Amino acid sequence: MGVVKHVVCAMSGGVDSSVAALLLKRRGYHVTGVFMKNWDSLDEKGVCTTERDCEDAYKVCRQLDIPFHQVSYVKEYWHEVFSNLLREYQRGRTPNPDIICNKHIKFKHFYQYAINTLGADAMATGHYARTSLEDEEVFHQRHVLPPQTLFRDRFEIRNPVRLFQGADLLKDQTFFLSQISQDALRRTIFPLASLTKDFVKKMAAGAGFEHVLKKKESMGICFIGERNFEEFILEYLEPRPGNFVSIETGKVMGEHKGWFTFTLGQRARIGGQRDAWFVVDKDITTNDLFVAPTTNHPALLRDTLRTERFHWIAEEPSAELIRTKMMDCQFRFQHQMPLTPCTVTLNQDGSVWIMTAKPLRALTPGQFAVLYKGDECLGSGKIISLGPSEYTLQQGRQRLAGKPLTHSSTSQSEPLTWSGKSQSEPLTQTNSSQPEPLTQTGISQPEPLTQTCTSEAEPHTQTAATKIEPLTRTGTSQTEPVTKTGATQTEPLTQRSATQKEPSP
Ligand SMILES: Nc1ncnc2c1ncn2[C@@H]1O[C@H](COP(=O)(O)OP(=O)(O)OP(=O)(O)O)[C@@H](O)[C@H]1O
Repeated sequence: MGVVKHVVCAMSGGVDSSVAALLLKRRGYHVTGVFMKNWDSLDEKGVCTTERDCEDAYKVCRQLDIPFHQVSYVKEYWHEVFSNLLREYQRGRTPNPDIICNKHIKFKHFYQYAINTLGADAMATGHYARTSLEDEEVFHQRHVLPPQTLFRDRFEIRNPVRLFQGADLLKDQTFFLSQISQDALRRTIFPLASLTKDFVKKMAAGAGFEHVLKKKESMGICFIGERNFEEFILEYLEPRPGNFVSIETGKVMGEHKGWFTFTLGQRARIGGQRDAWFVVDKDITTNDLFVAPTTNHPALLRDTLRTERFHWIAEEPSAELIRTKMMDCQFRFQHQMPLTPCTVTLNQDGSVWIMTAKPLRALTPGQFAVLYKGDECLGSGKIISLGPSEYTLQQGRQRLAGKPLTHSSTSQSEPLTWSGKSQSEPLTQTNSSQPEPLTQTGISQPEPLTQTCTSEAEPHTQTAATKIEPLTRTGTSQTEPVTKTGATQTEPLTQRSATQKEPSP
């Protein structure tokens, strides 16, 4: 008989990861359950949900008779996820912290902790997703250094591991996994890949995990949880009050407390206005929020966007894109939104243009454009600029036809797009580089990454950076993932009270 393989299962105290651990145990692996603590504060009702979740995860491990550890990534979460979120808001974007958290915390720090510190053969999570590897193949992976060039060597011998949607399409979480590294994916098992949520709940009931079944589905931002988001974020960002301005008439419709928490397409409650208005654009230099009177206003409809350097999960970039310069696939920018057919063009710097088959409502900078081919998730790129809206195009056509223009295009309130240029300018002028289809020469000449990553690589101003850095975080010993001594299966969890004392952000 071969050596029993060791799998570290990330356990949140929820039903999915509890059943994932159960399945791994049944498959005969040596399983260790690990709870991650990434945020330490009380929720709005003064309850420390992290403590309760950790307690629940510990209880499941006891029921399964497997070792349990707790690890703290509070500091890493603050620096690599939350600071990024605040910076994105300050740029007028709407970030997706859950995707960033998977990339940096679960599938980087946690992954390294599982493999290097605990010496596991693989890690596992309760995500509804699937890879192209069978469990056994996961254990046979050798560590190969990631490529240093912009695009991976196409003659690389090892087969890339692919990420596929889980069997339960309603629960599929590949959207949130679209930024994770090939190395982490190679060593990851998703035990729930072929199961539906209903079935998972039945298994949990059968295993006696009543305490996790009673819990509500986790909502809100990964690890930060449910709370009044506007109030919460304004504890960290200085409010920037300004006006609501009608995109059609340029008229000031009312005032707002700050544009950070407004996202495109969101309904704006404007004091004194009985009808609903919807946010269609922001001008972060004047603090104006542009609003339109209907939910599907043409100012919200767009069919073109550009991303930052695209993260390809298996092939970098996809072989079809290299061969044909363009690729047809499917696109979504929100979890669970229906997939829309699109055409992708690759730029020399690794970013992509995406053109959707039909205009979509509220494409939003800061969100991730996630691409699919059939049930394979190809990867994602952060949206950094948008093409013109239908409304802008209508205005342009009127201009060309010599028809009188509506108020907004003649008034001085011409809105600025996210890229800081006039909205009525054609797409090719709002971005520094035009869509450049990738040429063969472009592929074989690896470019240094420093030239390619545009906005994310740009550090934010010192003032902003210092503002969001809380003093309380320094001096804590949280850099090192700590395996709580008291958190092993045999000992009580009392040691966790040490981390509880850590100051909240
Ligand atoms: N605090 C945590 N500690 C350890 N692992 C975690 C933690 N939070 C999430 N995970 C891992 O990430 C997976 C996905 O988490 P997420 O909260 O997005 O989904 P979920 O469907 O609510 O999962 P669960 O039912 O296990 O809580 C979990 O199944 C678990 O493996």
